Amino acid sequence: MAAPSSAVTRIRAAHWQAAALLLEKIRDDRQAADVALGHWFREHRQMGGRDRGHVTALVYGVLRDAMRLQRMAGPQPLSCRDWLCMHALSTGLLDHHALHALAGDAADAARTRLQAFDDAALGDAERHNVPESIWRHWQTHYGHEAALLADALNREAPVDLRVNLLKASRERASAVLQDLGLEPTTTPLSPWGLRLPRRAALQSAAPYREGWVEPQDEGSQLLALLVDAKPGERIADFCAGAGGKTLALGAAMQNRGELWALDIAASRLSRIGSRAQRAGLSIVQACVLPDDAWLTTQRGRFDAVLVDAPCSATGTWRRNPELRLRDIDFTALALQQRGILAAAARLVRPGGRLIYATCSLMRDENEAVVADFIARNAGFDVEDASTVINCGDSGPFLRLLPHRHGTDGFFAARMLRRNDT
Ligand SMILES: C[S@@+](CC[C@H](N)C(=O)[O-])C[C@H]1O[C@@H](n2cnc3c(N)ncnc32)[C@H](O)[C@@H]1O
Repeated sequence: MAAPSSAVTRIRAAHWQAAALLLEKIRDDRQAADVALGHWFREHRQMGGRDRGHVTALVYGVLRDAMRLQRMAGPQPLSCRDWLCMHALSTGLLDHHALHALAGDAADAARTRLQAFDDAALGDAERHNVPESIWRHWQTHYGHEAALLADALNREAPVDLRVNLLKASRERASAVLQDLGLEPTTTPLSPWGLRLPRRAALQSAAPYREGWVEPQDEGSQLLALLVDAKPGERIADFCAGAGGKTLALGAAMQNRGELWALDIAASRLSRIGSRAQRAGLSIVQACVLPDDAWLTTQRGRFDAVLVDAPCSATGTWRRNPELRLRDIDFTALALQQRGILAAAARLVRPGGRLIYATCSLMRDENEAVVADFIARNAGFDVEDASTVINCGDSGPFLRLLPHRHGTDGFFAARMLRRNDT
């Protein structure tokens, strides 16, 4: 476990209490960490930026240490306060005296537990903060890189922005962000991306309000680039959610053509309207699935279809470290992914593109889904993704790995429907 960051040095009782309550919401009530923290800070506006930083560092510190804490606790279910104490003491964040002032007798119990535990008993999976079954899978498929991958997923993600080229060039957006003191640099792989060295209150900044930039991981930008959307085309974003990739596709299309945002979750789709408006996009239309009549009339009518499938999100642990605590039914997920891909493929015209993508690092959700699809659909061929995006890796698929590419973890396959089908 890495030494604590210097941001976490002056922890007060208010920070400690907040972190303990938030961990209960995240671990025990299964709330998403970013959502729980966001609500908390909105309800506790008296907390300044530094206080927020301390609370966030405590919560994320525990979540990035979760497998080790669980192992040290043994079969005994421990409270989140106990986890917090063990984390603070064992990482040297607080000494026993300081911890006692914050946590009372729980500090003594934590010290006793730590003294009784032999670190040599930790397995590699726990040391790298990965559930055992996923660790085994990564060892098989990533070999010695499994540890590098796990460690990269245990670090904080950078703040990436996508520049909306409909409104500003990357150079212009960068200059304006620089004037605001945000010190952007260009992302190495995406021609649309800027990276900030630290978090910023972006929502009140003019470049965001005016739709010049949108927060989006560089890897997500690369998935949208893989679609190679062109002005005038008809494109469907089959699992559009709140439209992160829809907006990127619309900008690539220069707001010309037809762009359909499809999803089964009306609540997520409902956010696209205002986001598209801010981005200056008028070509986006939304449709809640399943809509059999619509799907039937649209058969074979799209130049390209993007399937950004629901998945285990193992590639996003930098941003969502709590996900490693959740049980995942990989069999059910793979079935769902196969069903969605088969349904989306019907929309692709002869000669058109079908892009299957996930933010998963598990073969069952990625290569296996594509292999199954190709085996059942002779009319589609896998195209080499590196002809569109070259990240220096071999093989027909786009595989983005945090330790190699500095992005979230992603997988994508680009398939072409044959002209004669
Ligand atoms: C990975 S998220 C999409 C994220 C989104 N593309 C973005 O860039 O922000 C997966 C989405 O798939 C949607 N979904 C789940 N089952 C679906 C189905 N059968 N058909 C279409 N969308 C589905 C979920 O509601 C969720 O919004």
